[in-house]
Amino acid sequence: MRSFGKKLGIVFNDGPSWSKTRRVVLKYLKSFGYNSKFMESYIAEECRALVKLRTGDAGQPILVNSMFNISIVNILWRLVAGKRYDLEDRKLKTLCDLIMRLFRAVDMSGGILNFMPFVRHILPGLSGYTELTSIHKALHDFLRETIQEHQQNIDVNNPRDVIDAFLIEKIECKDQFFTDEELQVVCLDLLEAGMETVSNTAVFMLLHIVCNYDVQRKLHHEIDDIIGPLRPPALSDRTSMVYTEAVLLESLRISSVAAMGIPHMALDDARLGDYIIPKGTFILLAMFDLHNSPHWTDPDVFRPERFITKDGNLIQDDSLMPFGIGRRRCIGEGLARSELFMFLTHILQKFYLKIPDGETVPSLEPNDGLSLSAKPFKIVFESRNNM
Ligand code: HEM
Repeated sequence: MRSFGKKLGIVFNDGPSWSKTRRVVLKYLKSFGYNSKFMESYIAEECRALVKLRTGDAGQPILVNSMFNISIVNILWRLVAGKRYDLEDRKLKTLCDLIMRLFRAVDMSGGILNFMPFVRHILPGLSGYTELTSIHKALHDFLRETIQEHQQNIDVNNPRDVIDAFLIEKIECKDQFFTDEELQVVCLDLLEAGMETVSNTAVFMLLHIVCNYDVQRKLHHEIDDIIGPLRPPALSDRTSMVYTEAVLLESLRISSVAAMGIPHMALDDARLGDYIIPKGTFILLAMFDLHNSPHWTDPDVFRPERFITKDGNLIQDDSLMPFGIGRRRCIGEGLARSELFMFLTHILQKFYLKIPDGETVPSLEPNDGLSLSAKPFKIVFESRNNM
């Protein structure tokens, strides 16, 4: 439905076509700065813009659920489409809202449409088919326009971004793999997989911090100690900031936004303990359950200290796998971890986070969907007067 009736892109693909697309996309992302100093500078620029925006409305209650969306798209889009949007850009806001709606409309099982596709002919509205089709049409229109803009002023000797690199490969090597449809679905995969997941995790992180005064106090303390009030936070600070890193791990664990990972399929009959899993079985990962199981002793409590040893070192617990495991592991892990660290440190360096006066403590219960999200809530960003 989202890929022209074909197996294209990375996320919902398999076999040789998946492995080639994944390899090519990673190669292009790296050649345009993925996981390099360039990427850090793009993230830092977005953090500065976000802090400026919050400084402008400091002291007022702000609905935070979509506050990271455009910043996150901007960072990814610099590599993919060589473009950045203003944080108040209406067109991009609408696009981000569409992705959020899409992520609420179904869960990772694909819902009724996945198991009884014929229902779309009988109950197109009630089954969600109409909604899903119209959202995908709008997303594809945006991507088609972006790709066409690239085609109009491409310089084959100077690729500017992933889209250019893909188009040049299509022109030069005449490989049937490099079609416009393939490129469009790759862009859709990156946009969908890369925005909601990071955004929702960042929002859950703020939620737990605003609800846990002690966590916030310790974060401020570490930021003041290692970075100070004026120097912009940098990714190189991560190694010295054990408590902040533990807050990130605890946020990834407790929120587990990719609650069921991405659907897998048994390529052959397989045995798992006493069970036979027949070839072709559709398999989801119980990631949320794994991260909220008794293994963690008090899984409902937001306690970053669980990731810190008595000697003050970070614990890498193998039961924490928010980005999946194995050959289909998330390709955005490095970017996501860097974004979360930079958002957190930039914001807390400058602000106290408070629940608005007269409002009750926000709900920690997630909304279901393709990725889990927090219920709407507001935060007051109060300046620490250290700018
Ligand atoms: C906190 C943020 C993120 C979380 C929790 C997350 C989680 C995941 C998980 C659980 C999977 C499935 C792994 C598996 O099936 O074993 C996945 C796959 C994927 N993620 Fe992420 N992700 C995040 C951010 C990103 C970002 C920023 C990007 C964009 C660059 C991205 C792109 C992808 C892609 C393309 C796949 C499919 C990989 C494949 O099938 O080969 N993700 N992610």
